[in-house]
Amino acid sequence: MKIFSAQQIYQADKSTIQREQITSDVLMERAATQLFEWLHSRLRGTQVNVQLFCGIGNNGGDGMVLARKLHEHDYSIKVHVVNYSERRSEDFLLNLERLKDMKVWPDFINKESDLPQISPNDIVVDAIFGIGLNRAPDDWVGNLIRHINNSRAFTLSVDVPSGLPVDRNPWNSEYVIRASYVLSFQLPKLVFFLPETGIYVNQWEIVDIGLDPDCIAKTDADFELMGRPEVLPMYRPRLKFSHKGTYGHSVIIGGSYGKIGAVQLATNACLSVGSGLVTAFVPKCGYDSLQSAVPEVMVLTGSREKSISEIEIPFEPSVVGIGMGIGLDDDTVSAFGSFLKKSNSPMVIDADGLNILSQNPEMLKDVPRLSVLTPHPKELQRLIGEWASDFDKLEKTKAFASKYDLVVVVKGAHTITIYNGKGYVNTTGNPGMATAGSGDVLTGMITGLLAQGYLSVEAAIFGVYLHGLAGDLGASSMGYEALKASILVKHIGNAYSELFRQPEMEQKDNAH
Ligand SMILES: NC(=O)C1=CN([C@@H]2O[C@H](COP(=O)(O)OP(=O)(O)OC[C@H]3O[C@@H](n4cnc5c(N)ncnc54)[C@H](OP(=O)(O)O)[C@@H]3O)[C@@H](O)[C@H]2O)[C@H](O)CC1
Ligand SMILES: [K+]
Repeated sequence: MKIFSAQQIYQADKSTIQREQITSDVLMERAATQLFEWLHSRLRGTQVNVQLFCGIGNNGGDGMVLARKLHEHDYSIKVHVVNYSERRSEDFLLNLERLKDMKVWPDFINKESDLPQISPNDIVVDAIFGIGLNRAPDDWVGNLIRHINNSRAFTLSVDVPSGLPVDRNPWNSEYVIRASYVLSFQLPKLVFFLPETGIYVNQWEIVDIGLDPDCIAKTDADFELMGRPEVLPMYRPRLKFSHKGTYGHSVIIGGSYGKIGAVQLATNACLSVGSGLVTAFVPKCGYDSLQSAVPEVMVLTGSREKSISEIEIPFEPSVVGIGMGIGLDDDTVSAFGSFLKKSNSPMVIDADGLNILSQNPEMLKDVPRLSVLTPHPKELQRLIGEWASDFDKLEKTKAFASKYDLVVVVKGAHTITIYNGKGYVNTTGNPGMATAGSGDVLTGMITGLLAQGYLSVEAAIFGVYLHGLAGDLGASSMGYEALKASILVKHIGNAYSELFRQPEMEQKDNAH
């Protein structure tokens, strides 16, 4: 699913109105009807107090329509107009009148007003600001937002949590609604997925308001949310008349004394994701343990006992995954550097491989184009330098990836794969995966996918998705805390099966 900027959403809005020859209030009615249906299907007439806080723009207009519909269905409502500007939108005014016609009288909250009482048992509808927010809320509006947050009432935000801009970090983190649930119109917003701004959104769901599909299809988005429908078509089916050579020979290079487990995890994952053959290249100390732990893997060793000091692969690998547990010894660094110089096809670089690049940026020009780099936040920072915000981080990563023609996998709760100026936001995974070796498994998986002929960007996106799915399946049986990297490997096969699960078993709604 595409992720649009506010401007692109306004454009889709306009194009829908033109194409369907409707007025904008019809679209507002349609949008708010969806909000009502959502709430009504859950409340089913329960007598709970619904307090609606509505701004004076179209987000507030949505709130007005919702209030009318709730009133029509005999819900107990209280409507507050947060009167932060005289520039009221036409559709807000129209729906304010329609509400008054039904003898519902909102109270107007101004700078001087007392804060309304909100009980923890109330439901708050937050329709103060939508995607039109373009500056910091005034202090009195911010205080109201803080008051709503402190009420502990269930807070349903319309489109976005009020106070959260969609293209930057908030001016004041206290002045943002902490939404229990966000019903977002048509397309998800990037802020839902970034660590600094995702904290304002507990759960979110898309409501389809029928924005012009052609307009959406032909608009280029900078970011895309990668769910099952986006990932499934990337799958490359295995052929009946194939053999292990068809699926590539991966080489995993890494390990040092005390860190051979990283290679074990990566090779295991590489095999489980479907690489035809897998060879590990490790220092001598890794030989015995690898041979016994992963019998399917062939093992090559360097000349040293505890670390890698030269890299010689006596055949042409389909793909190399390098860096896990490799360490930063001087000889390892120069072996890594000369290996890069003689490599021409895309490889996967992780962990200390990335740290070597950060410490020796002149090596970056030797990284084969279309290689996949898989940094966690600290490694990314060493590679691209400090960033001012998550948005800045993504821009800097895009510039870095384009400069060297690389795919960069920005790991996090929602891992974002960056390639060619675009970001692909992953939807699988859970906090249980923040555990030792999880990254080694991912590197092995992406390597194994490249070996099978996936394009670099697809191997990264597909690998990240499958890795997260394996984690979700692992967590569903054993919880977050006990999840460990070797369990992820065990679930790779199940993750493939889950990917092909029949649609009738799919969740009814789109809740996340
Ligand atoms: N997605 C769709 O197609 C539809 C969306 N709908 C809803 O519309 C809102 C967006 O509505 P909009 O009127 O553009 O903007 P807001 O309601 O978010 O804000 C209203 C105006 O407030 C001003 N503003 C911005 N920041 C501040 C601030 N900090 N303090 C005071 N005022 C502020 C700004 O106007 P200015 O002229 O003063 O700059 C905003 O325009 C969207 O989120 C949906 O909820 C439709 O209802 C259905 C279709
Ligand atoms: K809102």
